[in-house]
Amino acid sequence: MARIDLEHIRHSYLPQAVKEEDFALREVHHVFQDGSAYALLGPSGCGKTTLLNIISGLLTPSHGRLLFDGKDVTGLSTQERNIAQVFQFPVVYDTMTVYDNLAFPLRNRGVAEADVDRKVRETLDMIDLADWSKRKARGLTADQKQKISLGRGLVRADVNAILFDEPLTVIDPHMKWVLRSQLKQLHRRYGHTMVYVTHDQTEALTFADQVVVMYDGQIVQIGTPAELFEEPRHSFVGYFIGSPGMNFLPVEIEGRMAHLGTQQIKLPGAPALQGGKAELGIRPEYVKLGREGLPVSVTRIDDVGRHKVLHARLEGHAIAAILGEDASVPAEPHISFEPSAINIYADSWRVEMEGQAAAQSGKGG
Ligand SMILES: Nc1ncnc2c1ncn2[C@@H]1O[C@H](COP(=O)(O)OP(=O)(O)OP(=O)(O)O)[C@@H](O)[C@H]1O
Repeated sequence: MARIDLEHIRHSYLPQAVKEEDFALREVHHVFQDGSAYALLGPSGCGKTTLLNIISGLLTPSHGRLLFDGKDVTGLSTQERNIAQVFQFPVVYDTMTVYDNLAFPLRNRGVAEADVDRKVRETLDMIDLADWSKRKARGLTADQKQKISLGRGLVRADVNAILFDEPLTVIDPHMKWVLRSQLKQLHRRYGHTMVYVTHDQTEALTFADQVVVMYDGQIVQIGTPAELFEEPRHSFVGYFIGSPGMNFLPVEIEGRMAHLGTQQIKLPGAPALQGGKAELGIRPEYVKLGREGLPVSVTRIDDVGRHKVLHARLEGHAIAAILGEDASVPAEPHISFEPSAINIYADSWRVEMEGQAAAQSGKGG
């Protein structure tokens, strides 16, 4: 297992990159701690696979260095980095049995046969293929073959890291859930450094200790699911995490007051801003509907099972609120915001508010 340092990594697929837009990865400078499970989450094209391939050694970055436990591995091959990888589609030896497919990476490294047997049997149980161990991989379903690929990634205990690139895409929904829970258990048991690429927020939030949100070639936040929910550092995180995502309203700030058209919203602190223009971010979970507060016109109510989502217009801007199952809309609907859940953004980045810490400590109490 290893700590992974990404030092000022930039990557362009173009031979002569000049402009910022020429870079698939603009600047990644972060540390992945030894033994933690990270999910790289973001929309298609944001650079997740590029970053994963740089960590695995399939790709050499145009700029920057990669360290494993302080040792520079930027110029080393995948094999020399000693990592295991699981890809989106199965990579198995069709002519070998399921058992031998799992034993292969261990025998390759000269592991004693008794240890090979113990590890292979343990892994077969985990991926639920013990009954298939003597079968040739050829002829198995795509689902089963992908489980073998997962097993091969997990069978070795001595790797520096295990990298997963959307590994559950071909797995059916129920099995997806089972395998994700098993991966998490395995992580708790063996403490491997794991990096897991996905564009599915449920997958990222349930698998990882730390979710790495990527947007437009950058890491915009690394945090626990709760941190991403409560205090998105970048407006993209607010928008991308949650269902529906965070509401954003253009405001003019004056001290502790945000002006939205003709309305005023009191803030939990004074934002540290240059100039007055900003965006107020509030999650639909913290927007309350009632008879007091800011007047809104309701456009639609969606019933989504255990709660309802209200869509309304506030000073000409769209706003969503999550309501209880039995909530009713008053004749003259108004909304109010949970003060400690208000975030302020300038140029998409969250701005600290003076005095907010005291307000935050009262949240949810
Ligand atoms: N081999 C390549 N040659 C040129 N451009 C590439 C290559 N691979 C990726 N790109 C570009 O780099 C950017 C980042 O791609 P990358 O595959 O890393 O994103 P991603 O977040 O993994 O997306 P997806 O979820 O669709 O796989 C995209 O604009 C993509 O078109």
